[in-house]
Amino acid sequence: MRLNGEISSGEDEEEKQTGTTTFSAQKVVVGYALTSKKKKSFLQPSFTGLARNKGIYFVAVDLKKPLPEQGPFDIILHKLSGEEWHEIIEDYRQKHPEVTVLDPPDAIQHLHNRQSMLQDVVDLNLSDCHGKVAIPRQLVFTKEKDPSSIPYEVTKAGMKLPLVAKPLVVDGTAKSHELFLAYDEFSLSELEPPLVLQEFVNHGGVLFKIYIVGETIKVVRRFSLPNISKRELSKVAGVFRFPRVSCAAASADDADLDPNIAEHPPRPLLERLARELRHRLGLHLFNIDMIREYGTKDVFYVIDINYFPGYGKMPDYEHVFTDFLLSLMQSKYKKKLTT
Ligand SMILES: Nc1ncnc2c1ncn2[C@@H]1O[C@H](COP(=O)(O)OP(=O)(O)OP(=O)(O)O)[C@@H](O)[C@H]1O
Ligand SMILES: O=P(O)(O)O[C@H]1[C@H](O)[C@H](O)[C@H](OP(=O)(O)O)[C@@H](OP(=O)(O)O)[C@@H]1O
Ligand SMILES: [Mg+2]
Ligand SMILES: [Mg+2]
Repeated sequence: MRLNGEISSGEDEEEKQTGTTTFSAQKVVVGYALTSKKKKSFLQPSFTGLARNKGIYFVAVDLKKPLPEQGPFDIILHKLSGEEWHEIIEDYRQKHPEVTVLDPPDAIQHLHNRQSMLQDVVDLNLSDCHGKVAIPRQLVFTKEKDPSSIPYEVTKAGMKLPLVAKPLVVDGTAKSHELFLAYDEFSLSELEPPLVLQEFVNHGGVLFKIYIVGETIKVVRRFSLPNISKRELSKVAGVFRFPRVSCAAASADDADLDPNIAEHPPRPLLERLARELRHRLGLHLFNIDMIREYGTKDVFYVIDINYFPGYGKMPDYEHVFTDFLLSLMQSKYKKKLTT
């Protein structure tokens, strides 16, 4: 927020009444460093227009120019891969504590590996919170691993078939979203490490995408892979690549489904889970893919966590984000008053 006319904008000035604090807000400048695909899906005119009406302006970061020479920014939103950007934004964050960088690159990096991304869920204890949240059993195979040893390792670990094979690293490439279903352990030697093998959990073909934007939680339902029966498992062998399921086109929000499968996870459970993960991961912007074990009411598994996901498909994202950005400025302003 540009206070005291750092950016002159007399006519944009408006009074905001929030709780007991009244503050004068002028322009909020949000720098963004996003891929062109992300820019298109996130910075939709419906969002930027609403934001502008509230004094929020989006400015593209010019990657060809030094970041400290740009701005001034109040907030920076970013999702770019590569070590070079990581270093630039980390250095900037340390030298410019007055700018809210969403989010710290090291915290984002934690989600770029399918083993570390789920570690914080394992450490949680939500047992008294209307349900149980776990992760499927999984085994990691690094790139040094000889693929021919995978069947033995899987059997030794007592992993239950079928298994989902996922690339270990998630780096925004299509390849990192190439997933396989393995029906027998011998065929696993066809796969190329580095990868994670995760037990497939029957969940009635419905997945919950839980979007987090600061303290706001929005849940949508998506179609997913159907249950795999013991009979099917005994008849099929091999590893099969499966297409990108549970994408936005697979919305199950309006489908007429069995309520035992489709009922959203309990709100108190989601609130605890989101709050804990926000703190433990040190992130404001992410989503969680969660499934309910088929035949249970309250046994859930987190199978994936994504940084800065496709918010453009989240219901009411324009208002949620506008309010979130303003709330960041408000807390910064309150903090400034008390220091
Ligand atoms: N352990 C599992 N048990 C059952 N189904 C699973 C499991 N893991 C993944 N799936 C199915 O595969 C889909 C893709 O898996 P996952 O979300 O891990 O991949 P992703 O490439 O990271 O996806 P995203 O596009 O959300 O980043 C899920 O939406 C779900 O339908
Ligand atoms: O179903 P969601 O919204 O989780 O799918 C996301 C996907 O997980 C990735 O986060 C994509 O973002 P990038 O990694 O930046 O490509 C999203 O694409 P977007 O262009 O719509 O933001 C997917 O929607
Ligand atoms: Mg997913
Ligand atoms: Mg993912």
